Amino acid sequence: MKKQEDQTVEEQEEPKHYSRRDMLKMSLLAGAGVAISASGIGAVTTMTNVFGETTKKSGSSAEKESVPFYGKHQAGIVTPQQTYAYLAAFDFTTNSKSDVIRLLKEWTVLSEYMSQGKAEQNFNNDWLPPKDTGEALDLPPSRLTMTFGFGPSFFSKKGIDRFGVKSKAPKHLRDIPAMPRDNLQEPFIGGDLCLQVCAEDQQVAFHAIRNFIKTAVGKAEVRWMQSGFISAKHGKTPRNLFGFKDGTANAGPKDTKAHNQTVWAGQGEPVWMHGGSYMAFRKIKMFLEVWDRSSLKDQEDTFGRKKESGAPYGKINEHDKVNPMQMPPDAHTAIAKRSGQQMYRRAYSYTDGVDSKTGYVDAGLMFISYQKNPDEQFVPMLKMMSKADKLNEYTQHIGSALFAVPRGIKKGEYIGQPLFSSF
Ligand SMILES: C=CC1=C(C)c2cc3[nH]c(cc4nc(cc5[nH]c(cc1n2)c(C)c5CCC(=O)O)C(CCC(=O)O)=C4C)c(C)c3C=C
Ligand SMILES: [Fe+2]
Repeated sequence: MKKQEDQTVEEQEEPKHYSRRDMLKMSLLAGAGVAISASGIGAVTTMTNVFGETTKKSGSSAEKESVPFYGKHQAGIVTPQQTYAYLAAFDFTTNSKSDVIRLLKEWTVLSEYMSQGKAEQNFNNDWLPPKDTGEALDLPPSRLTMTFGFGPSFFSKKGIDRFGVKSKAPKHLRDIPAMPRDNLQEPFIGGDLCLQVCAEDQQVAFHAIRNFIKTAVGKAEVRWMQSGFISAKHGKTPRNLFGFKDGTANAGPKDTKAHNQTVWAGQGEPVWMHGGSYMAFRKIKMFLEVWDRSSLKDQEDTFGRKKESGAPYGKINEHDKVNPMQMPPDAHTAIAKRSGQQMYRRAYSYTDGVDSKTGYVDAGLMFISYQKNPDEQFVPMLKMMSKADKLNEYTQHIGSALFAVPRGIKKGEYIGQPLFSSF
């Protein structure tokens, strides 16, 4: 008998399991008068069918604006940061390994097509919903990237190895430990799988995440999703909602030596993580009204940097060398420096309307960082910050998750494939 991972998608077919939320979605569809056969719902496309180039993207620069989906490392990590992002965490509603593999295969095909600005073949059956939702049909690829990661619960949930991958768990994957000032709020905690989608066009990014969610029905559901944005002139560091340049200390996108030291996992890790990374997520509320009433000196002391230029205290220019001794000891930058650790940050601002309890604007930072070893890099720095950072007067951590992001996907492979194969 063939081993399961060697079987084709069809051979691995198993009964589908639908969650309560799936059933609700389906009944809404049925209520809308859409005729779908039982096998039609959740029936999925395989790697070899139904996809075709139905749309010609406008603009001759479209090709230039695409970021390859396949490569040594996943796109969207050290890729120059796009303007818009969606970060979503999914929980699997199936316990079937073959369901998971089938979904990852479909997502691979979707990723490949969407990163090139192409769409699933549409409009060929008047009686079925179009495969692609359509809102990106006339839009260029917009440097769309998709980055996938697996959370601790994917490898073991309440001690159960649902997908037969526990023995392949990465070395440093565990929930970020609770910090004294945390005020974590469901649902923004953990998740079986994360998907970071970034693009220069918000509609392109939303279209992508929406189509991933649509494909997941019957197998996985969204636990939480956060959107974010940044804005800066080309080559400049974007400013966060406190008005400070944020990302100055990051290594440049082509600084391979720095990325090898800081970002890419390797030694001591299972092979599928060689060239992968760990993504740390924190949803951090920023009290804008409090901040806006604080003096310029207080604001600058908070970061140990000048607001307008971004220069570290005691220096002139943004990229001048930081000397923590020239800053207040509780300045955010001083603490980060004293930890002796580095990471690659890819944060986005968010605005979520108004907090109904306080009447204050609900806004903050979707903090995302990539590092090779969160136990050495991220967690100790977070601990130091949670104890002493002056920034804590103006912020509160309300979401938290850690994901293992596999190495890049090779052409012909599907997302996470080495996790499921026996070699
Ligand atoms: C645990 C890691 C970090 C969290 C959480 C974090 C939150 C956070 N940061 C800012 C704004 C700035 N951070 C800056 C620098 C900086 N921050 C971290 C880590 C965390 N930040 C590091 C590693 C660094 C770099 C330090 C260095 O080596 O110099 C800066 C200064 C400019 C820059 O380098 O980007 C700003 C501004 C906010 C608003 C925030 C939570 C809301
Ligand atoms: Fe920071």
